[in-house]
Amino acid sequence: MSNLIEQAKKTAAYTAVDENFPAHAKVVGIGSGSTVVYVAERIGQLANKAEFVCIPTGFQSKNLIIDNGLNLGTIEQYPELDIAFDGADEVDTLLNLIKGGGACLFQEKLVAVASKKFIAVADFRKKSPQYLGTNWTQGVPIEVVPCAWVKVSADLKRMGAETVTLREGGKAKAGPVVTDNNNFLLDAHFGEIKNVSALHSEIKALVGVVETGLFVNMTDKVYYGNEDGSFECVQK
Ligand SMILES: O=C[C@H](O)[C@H](O)[C@H](O)COP(=O)(O)O
Repeated sequence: MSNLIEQAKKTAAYTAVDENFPAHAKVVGIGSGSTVVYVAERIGQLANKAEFVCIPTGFQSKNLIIDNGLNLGTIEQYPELDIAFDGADEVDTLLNLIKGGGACLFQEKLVAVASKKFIAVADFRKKSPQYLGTNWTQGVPIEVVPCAWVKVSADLKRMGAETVTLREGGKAKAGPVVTDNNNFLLDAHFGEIKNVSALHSEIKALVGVVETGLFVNMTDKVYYGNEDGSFECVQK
């Protein structure tokens, strides 16, 4: 099973790069997670890789850019990108995403909104039958300022969250996961999310919330790698 999933991720990532990488791209966003590893690998194989700069979405992504021999830039230097590729934790039928399972949502969203085109890559398990919150039930990742986590947790419960959990490091770290921006993460499960935009806005309005892992109406295309080795591209 795990080999099939890895193959599906690679198929999605390689196809997404092959079908979308702009011939004269100058600035390219590289997301985070295990699927984007294959995106960076494929981009690293391009003959013209010296001609564009890549913008990371966090620590892992920065290392992927360096390890694949790509030019590294910052979002401060290049606030307008030609294209960005990133993974997803769940995708609904309107191409809204849940992201942040790997704790990278804020910089990912910054890069996504700064890009002319945003392409998501995922394996078949990420495709929701309809609504977000169906397959990804550990909750919507929400980045919060550390001292606000208790207050925001209570606010989220009042808003109807079934569960709210402070993300902890488990065996790897006693205590909370700290993001690349030195914040904490809450995972809030709201069941099936019928109005993604409204939920995002309501959470974002809470004092202490930096960003939510709901990517609303940002994605141009999603490439899914399937179990049988084929791929599916869904676009608006
Ligand atoms: O914080 C992590 C990111 O949002 C990832 O892009 C997301 O979790 C998907 O990761 P993966 O490709 O490993 O499933």
